[in-house]
Amino acid sequence: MTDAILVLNGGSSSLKFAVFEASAELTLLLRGNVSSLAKHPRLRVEVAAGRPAIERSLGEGPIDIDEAFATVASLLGDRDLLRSIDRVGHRIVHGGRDFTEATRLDEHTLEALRLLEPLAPIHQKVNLDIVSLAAELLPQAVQVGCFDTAFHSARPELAKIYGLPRELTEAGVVSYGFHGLSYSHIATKLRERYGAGAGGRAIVAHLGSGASLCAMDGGRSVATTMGFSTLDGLVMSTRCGALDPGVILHLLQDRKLPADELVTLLYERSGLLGVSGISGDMRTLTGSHDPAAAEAIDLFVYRIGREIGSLAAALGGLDRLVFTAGIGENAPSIREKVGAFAGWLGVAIDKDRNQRGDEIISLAGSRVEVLVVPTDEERAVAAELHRHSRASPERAS
Ligand SMILES: Nc1ncnc2c1ncn2[C@@H]1O[C@H](COP(=O)(O)OP(=O)(O)O)[C@@H](O)[C@H]1O
Ligand SMILES: CC(=O)OP(=O)(O)O
Ligand SMILES: [Mg+2]
Repeated sequence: MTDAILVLNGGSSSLKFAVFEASAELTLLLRGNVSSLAKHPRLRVEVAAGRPAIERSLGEGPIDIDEAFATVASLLGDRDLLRSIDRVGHRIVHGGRDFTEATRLDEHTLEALRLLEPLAPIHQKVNLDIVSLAAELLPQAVQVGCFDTAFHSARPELAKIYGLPRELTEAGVVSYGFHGLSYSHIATKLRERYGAGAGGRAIVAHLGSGASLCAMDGGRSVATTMGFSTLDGLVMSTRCGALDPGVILHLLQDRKLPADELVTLLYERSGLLGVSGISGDMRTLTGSHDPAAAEAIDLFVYRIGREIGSLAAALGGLDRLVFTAGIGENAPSIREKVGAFAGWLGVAIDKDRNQRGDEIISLAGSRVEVLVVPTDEERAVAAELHRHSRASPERAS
């Protein structure tokens, strides 16, 4: 059997996995996810290598990441894939200042990455726990990390620094940006479609559980809404998004909120969940008639609309708007509302194309072309491993 690359993408509520043949085409051999770890976990396996799709319940839950990983491991065993995997690529959310390309994960690099856990509390630890589990399961395979922050590392300095004393900037208190593997995949798709110019000045809206926007010029990130941590920018499923730092001071000083409760409040009890009081899941909110659900959706859209204006300013104009990730790919009503908000920029969405979820959903006369492009973080990781192992075989292969 040919060598294969296993990609693992672990989050707070899911573990996504994919196996690719280690060739230039990166043929997909298997793909799936274990989702809703907290309640009613499910295993979903997509059609791959001629086998039918599977979807099954894993009980009432909750299950932890070890159990989710064991489910994936037994599936890989059943499909006789374990022996052929010689590299495991991990999506690691935070790479800090030092990790800006695919990097072999060993004692030394893992120790440095652990220091970043407080900057991505609902992601980084899970990501690193998965590295240990994968190393135990596949001792023969090399473990390689690919970072959400890397795609944004070449942004102009002004897009990265905060108005803080210089010593803090020098200590790394700067904007890093996230969802970079998703943006890298979209940039590849734009390059395939428009060539090296990658469609000019584009804003990509990654709207999933975590959500951010990226301003790309010629397929490169020039600005993004997430910053130092995964809290910044848009209102998300359970995260607050951009907040006046005075609110944090008030909670700490006047309300005497302990730091760990503050972390839970801002990362897990805010956003769509906090505003609606119902759910952080957009599908639930779009299906609800409760006015609080409508207000949460309106706030989600309002903040996206305002940030589109800000990123269009950073780009000096706008040629393309791209929707991606769970909400961006599957919720026409949200795309329609965002499109209407950005009408002043020359965005005009075609109702029928939008309902069908066509690749291009703008009207023929729209000054800004609007697209829906499915993201694929797992393929972005596999592509990075493949590129990197050819460029420097001693580091990533
Ligand atoms: N048809 C749909 N309508 C509205 N929202 C949807 C739909 N399908 C998926 N979503 C939303 O997409 C979000 C999850 O996106 P996803 O990119 O899978 O997130 P993550 O990878 O961060 O867990 C959830 O809020 C979910 O409700
Ligand atoms: C960085 C981040 O927020 O990731 P996710 O959307 O997968 O939660
Ligand atoms: Mg995601």
